[in-house]
Amino acid sequence: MSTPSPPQRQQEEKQSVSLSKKKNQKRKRTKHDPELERLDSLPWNSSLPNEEEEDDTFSLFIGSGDLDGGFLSLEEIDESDYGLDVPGAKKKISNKNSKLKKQKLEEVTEGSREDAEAEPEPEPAEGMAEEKNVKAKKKKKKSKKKKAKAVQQEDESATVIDSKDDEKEQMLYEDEAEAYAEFYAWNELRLHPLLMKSISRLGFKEPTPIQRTCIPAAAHQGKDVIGAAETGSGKTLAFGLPIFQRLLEEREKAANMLEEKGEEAGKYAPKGVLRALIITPTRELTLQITDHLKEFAKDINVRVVPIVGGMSAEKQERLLKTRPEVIVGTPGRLWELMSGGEKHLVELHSLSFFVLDEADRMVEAGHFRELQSIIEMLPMTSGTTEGQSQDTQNCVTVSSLSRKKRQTFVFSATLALSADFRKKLKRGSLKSKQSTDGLNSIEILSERAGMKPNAAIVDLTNASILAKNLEESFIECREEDKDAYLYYILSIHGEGRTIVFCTSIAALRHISSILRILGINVSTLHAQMQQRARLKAIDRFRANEHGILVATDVAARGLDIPGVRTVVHYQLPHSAEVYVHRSGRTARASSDGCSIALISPNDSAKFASLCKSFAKESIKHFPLESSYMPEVMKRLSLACQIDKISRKDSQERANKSWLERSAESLELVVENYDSEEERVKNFKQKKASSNHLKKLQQELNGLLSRPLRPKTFSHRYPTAAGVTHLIQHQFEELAKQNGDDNLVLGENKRRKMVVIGQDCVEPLQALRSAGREVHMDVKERVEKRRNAESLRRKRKEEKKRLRDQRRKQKKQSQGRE
Ligand SMILES: Nc1ncnc2c1ncn2[C@@H]1O[C@H](COP(=O)(O)OP(=O)(O)OP(=O)(O)O)[C@@H](O)[C@H]1O
Repeated sequence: MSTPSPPQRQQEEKQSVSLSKKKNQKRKRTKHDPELERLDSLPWNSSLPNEEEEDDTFSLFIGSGDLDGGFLSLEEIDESDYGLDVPGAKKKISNKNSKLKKQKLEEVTEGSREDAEAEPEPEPAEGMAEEKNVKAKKKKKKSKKKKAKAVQQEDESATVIDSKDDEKEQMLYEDEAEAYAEFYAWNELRLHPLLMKSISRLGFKEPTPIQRTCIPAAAHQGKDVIGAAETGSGKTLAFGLPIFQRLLEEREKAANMLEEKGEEAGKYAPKGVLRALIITPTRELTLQITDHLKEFAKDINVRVVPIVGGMSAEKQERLLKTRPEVIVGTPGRLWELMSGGEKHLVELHSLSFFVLDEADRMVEAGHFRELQSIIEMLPMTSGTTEGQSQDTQNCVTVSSLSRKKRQTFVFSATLALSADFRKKLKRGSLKSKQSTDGLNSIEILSERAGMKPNAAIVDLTNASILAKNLEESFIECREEDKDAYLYYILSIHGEGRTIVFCTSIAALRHISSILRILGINVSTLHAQMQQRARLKAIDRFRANEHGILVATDVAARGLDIPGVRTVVHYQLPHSAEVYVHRSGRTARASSDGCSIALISPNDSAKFASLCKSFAKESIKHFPLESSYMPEVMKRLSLACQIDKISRKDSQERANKSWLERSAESLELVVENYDSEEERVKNFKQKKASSNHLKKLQQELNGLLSRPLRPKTFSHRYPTAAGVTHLIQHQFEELAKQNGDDNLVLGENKRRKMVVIGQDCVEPLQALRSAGREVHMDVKERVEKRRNAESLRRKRKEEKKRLRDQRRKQKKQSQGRE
């Protein structure tokens, strides 16, 4: 072996010193990496006010937006890595390009340096060795030159490409900057670039107030949140975005750490564990939230899966096998699976988010027990933290990060917390309570779910519990005339989607049958329907721009169907809360809409107190064109008769087939004991009834084939209401043409051709243009109702008295005879 020459030795020494330095640095990083320590020992809410000093009263608590543990600041994220150039990112991109160029160059130089520093080959015989050395030197020089040339060429071409790229980039940047400029309102929320990409894809120009308030607290301060805001205010994303933000940040943090430590990815970012469990009260809401979140998850590769009753076991199994990070479900089915030991659902050690949506509904009878059981299965969020962080001090895995603090989000459209809620949370005094009553149980649930005393309480319902863009109105009518007014609304103002709410399934069946007879195609939705049928009904409604859904209060909450223009309260709901939720199916997000309540004398006191509970002093009368009513009544009367006969027939058929089926199952023969005479009589009756039905149907068809006209119909003023869309379109075209002609003819002539109904097709337009404000005086209304009732009673008594008197007189006269 040859001993290295002094300069070689010096070089080797230098190398070994730098190597050991590197090793030491690496060791140091592994042992005392301040970043790891920071992540492990993060006080999640360090930026929060001192708990002792904290105001205990029920208060709006909005995060300051400070960055806190485990969360990446946007500076740490390079938007260009996500194919997304947000404004201001330009510099970074070109910096990155020059860095890449530099890196390439360095690689090549490094290569030639390596060549130069390569260990000498074993020395051959002297003469040959010299020759070889010269050859080798020449070769090295050549390769150096070649490489340098290549670098130069590459550099030159890179400069050409770069300048072209720069131009393109500049153009792209300008385009995108312009595109994203529309979304600048989101900047303050410092969301991950991929989430911004989804936001711009969905065209959400700005965060809604609840999103603006909740996201900083939940996503950047890691706080728990109790949030309440009007219906349709975007609560789903208020909790959805913080979930995605944290998952993305953790994923990136883990990847960065992996890069530094050079270890296997799976160890640090375990895949296929449940990270977020979102619980909602209804199947529809579950599916809707899943769809909404999936839209966002498209760009970020996070699996969101629904778990609801009514779903086939195979499908459910298949969905759970994908081991989704986010599960949205109803308490019943979730608990069924959890108590059955479903693997993905019971491995909750990595659960980072527990969300209760529509929490007020959740605590209603039927859900509370299952929810409580689910909550009991959740791992503790405090106490275990320290131990775990010690165990994992040298190995910060995503699961250990997430274990550190599970965030709890409780959202609702209506919320009433006791003034000392924070105090109760701090004392843990709610733990022992067994209450399942009303609103307080939201507090109990929140506490049991691990809600921390420093949770951000964001209550935006104080100002207005109902959506700002919602116009409310009512129609006063007799109970028996409700059908007629409903038909009037749907046929005269049947533009846009409408939901008609009833409180009972019987009423739902009645009106849907009548409306169908009247040629109005409606979908129905109620709790007794099978899940498949429910989903179909929603899909059908969603697919029709002018669809009509007749529903009970199962559809009152959460159902998010765009373009619902009108909500009709055919029957008033039992509580103000349900009224809020029902009305909230329209005027969602930034759109507007209107609600119409059909108020019978029996409803008036209830309606007045409803208005009182929303501090409404006045409400608009929905404008009615009474000249339509005779025609409406005529059609309705025919429809009711047809409905009655059809119902009777189908009832008889059902009874008969039941009898036959039962007999068949018992292997009996049903004998007909009716006499010939009776049978003939029955036959005749049936025939007469069927003929009558046909006649009624014909008459109705005749009426329906014509547009619904006011009694004072003039052919100069054709109505557009009740006509087919084709005719309506023709009317519109005609009106437009006429308008254009009239423009030429002059202002005065333009009003000659009027398409009645066209100007107020939408109830909202009609309401805005002709709605009459009515002062709501609860006392006055109650008094009025009392007077009306006593008058009715007196009349009844008077009638009875007169009847008795007549009877008496009759008897007396008979006795005399
Ligand atoms: N920032 C936004 N800009 C525009 N539209 C939005 C925004 N955020 C959410 N939306 C849309 O608003 C609609 C209502 O949102 P969401 O269902 O989350 O409301 P909600 O408050 O949960 O309503 P509810 O209490 O009735 O369940 C959805 O269609 C959603 O896509």
